[in-house]
Formats: sequence, structure tokens, C-alpha cells
Amino acid sequence: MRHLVSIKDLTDKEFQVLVDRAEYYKKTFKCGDLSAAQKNHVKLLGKTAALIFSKRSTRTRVSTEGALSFFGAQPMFLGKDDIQLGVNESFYDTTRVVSSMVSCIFARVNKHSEIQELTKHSSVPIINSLCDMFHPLQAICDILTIKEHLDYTKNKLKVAWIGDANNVINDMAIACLKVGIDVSISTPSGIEMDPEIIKAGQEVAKANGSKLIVTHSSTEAATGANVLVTDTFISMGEEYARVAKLKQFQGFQINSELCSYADPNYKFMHCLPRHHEEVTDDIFYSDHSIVFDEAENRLYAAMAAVDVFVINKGNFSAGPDDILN
Ligand SMILES: NC(=O)OP(=O)(O)O
Repeated sequence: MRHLVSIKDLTDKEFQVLVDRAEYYKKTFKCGDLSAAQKNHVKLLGKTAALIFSKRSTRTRVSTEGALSFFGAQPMFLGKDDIQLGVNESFYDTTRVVSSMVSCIFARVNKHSEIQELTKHSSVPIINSLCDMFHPLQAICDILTIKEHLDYTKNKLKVAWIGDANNVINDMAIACLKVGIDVSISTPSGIEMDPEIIKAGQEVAKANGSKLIVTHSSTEAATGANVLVTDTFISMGEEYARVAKLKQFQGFQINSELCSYADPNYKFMHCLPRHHEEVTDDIFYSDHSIVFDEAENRLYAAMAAVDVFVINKGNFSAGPDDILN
């Protein structure tokens, strides 16, 4: 059994399998072939899956429930007010009990240590559905989206992150570097990337012929970039620091001025939900923006994760016969 905690725990090949699998299930899902749907629907028929979400979610919840339903499993959404966890029951007891009854647990938590705790005591695969350090499902989806729009297998690309040092870029940077995409991360002065992520990123870059640059200059990061990416400046739970953070992020809004530094055919990405301080409407709703394709691809990333970690129990060499042969 394997858990999905972070992209950095995967080999380059394993990560590529997840992206390929997401692409495969997108084709299968959209082809409208009833026999393909029936074949997939029996893979987890009669099983259940728990979504233990202690934070709110639109994309992760909808995509995960959709993916599980596609494979025939019944998803059970367990929000923070629905179960005894954290109020009346310990993490350990909850994990033992829930994992004894379901095929897998998708967990959205606050601290990374909570994901680690879950993986220690669960008898079924844990899929990290966001913690304060990582967001692996988002990274699988993001690489699929970049592949579809700019095909990194044929073109040398540069992705520029303009924003916070957060869970999304931690996994996205490693994911890009694994597939040979150069990454330039810009964060405001005083907001630093985790040194462990930089170290891991540099090792991945060296092995894959990609480059990792970390800077406090948004224009330096944006220069020549094929993809500009940002995320919320104020993460869930940081609302108390809103005024101070907005001051710190001056010069980091993605607007037409900053985009003028990028490649003329640049794409704009954002994992959503979006706020106006991060990106102006003229960019967010422009032809450069691929944010809604990106959001849709969350469904296929979730399908890939269910296929590899739940149906095939972490065996990356197993999978649908038609893509293995
Ligand atoms: N991108 C993302 O994880 O969205 P949600 O918080 O809505 O799930």
C-alpha cells in the first residue's frame, strides 16, 4: 500500500504515470462510450471512501467525489462538524475506526503532521487533499494542463510563480522540474520558500535537465515565462494578517504590466479560488487564461490518484489494460 502525501515522495517515473493516467481517464470520461464507463464503474463497486475535510473546498471535494463515483465507490464527506474528530475523539482512534470501514481516505487538514499521523495509523491509502505543506492533486492537474496547452514534451518551458511560499508551489515546483520544465519562484521579501523544498527541487532539477530559480523580484521571474502562476495571497486561516500581507505583496499582482515581461504566448494559471488582489480581470478572463481548463482537470487528477493508489494499491505498473499493452 502507498499513500499520496507529496509529489516529492514519488519517483520521476511514478509522477509521469499519474499525469498519463489523468490524461487517459480524461479521454475515457469524455468519449461517451457506455461500455468504458461500465468497465470502470465496477472497479470499486460496493466500496466506500471517506473524505475527512477539516477545511472548506469546492474543486477538491467535487473532483474527488466525482472520481470515486466514476469507479463505483460511494464517497462519504465528513466535514469538521460531522464527526467526533478533534472534539470528542482522538486522531488515532478516528483513523483506526474510519480506515477499518472504507477503501481509502482523502484528507484535507491544517498541519502536515496530521497527514503524517493519518498515514501512520490508517489501514487504507491516504490521499493528501491539501495540508499546509503540500497539494499533490493540484500538481498532477497542473502538469496535465500545461501539457495540453504548451506540450512540455516538445517545448522547453519556463513556469513563473508570482506569489506566496505555500503548499501549492511546493508541489508544483517539484512536479514541473520532474518533467523538465524550468521554474522561477518569486515571493515578496520576507516570505521565503522552505529550504527543504529548494534542496529537493535542486536535486530534481539536476536529474532532469531543468532549472530552479528563487527570487524576490516578480519581474525577474516573469521575464520570458511561458506560464505565469499565482494563488491566494492570504491562505485559509491567515485572514487575521490580511492588511499586512497585502502591503507585503505590492508588485506581485498579475496585471498587464507584469504580463508584458512574459513570452507573448504566455498562459495564466491559478488553482482557484481567485481574489482580485492576485490578478486583474483583464488577465483572469483573457485568452491567455487557462484557469477553467485547469479546474476541470482536477477531476482527472483525482481519477488518476484513485486508480493508482486505491484500485491498484500503489502498484504504478498496474493499470487499465488498454494503456499498459
Ligand atoms: N484548488 C483547490 O484546491 O480548490 P478548493 O480549495 O476549492 O478545493
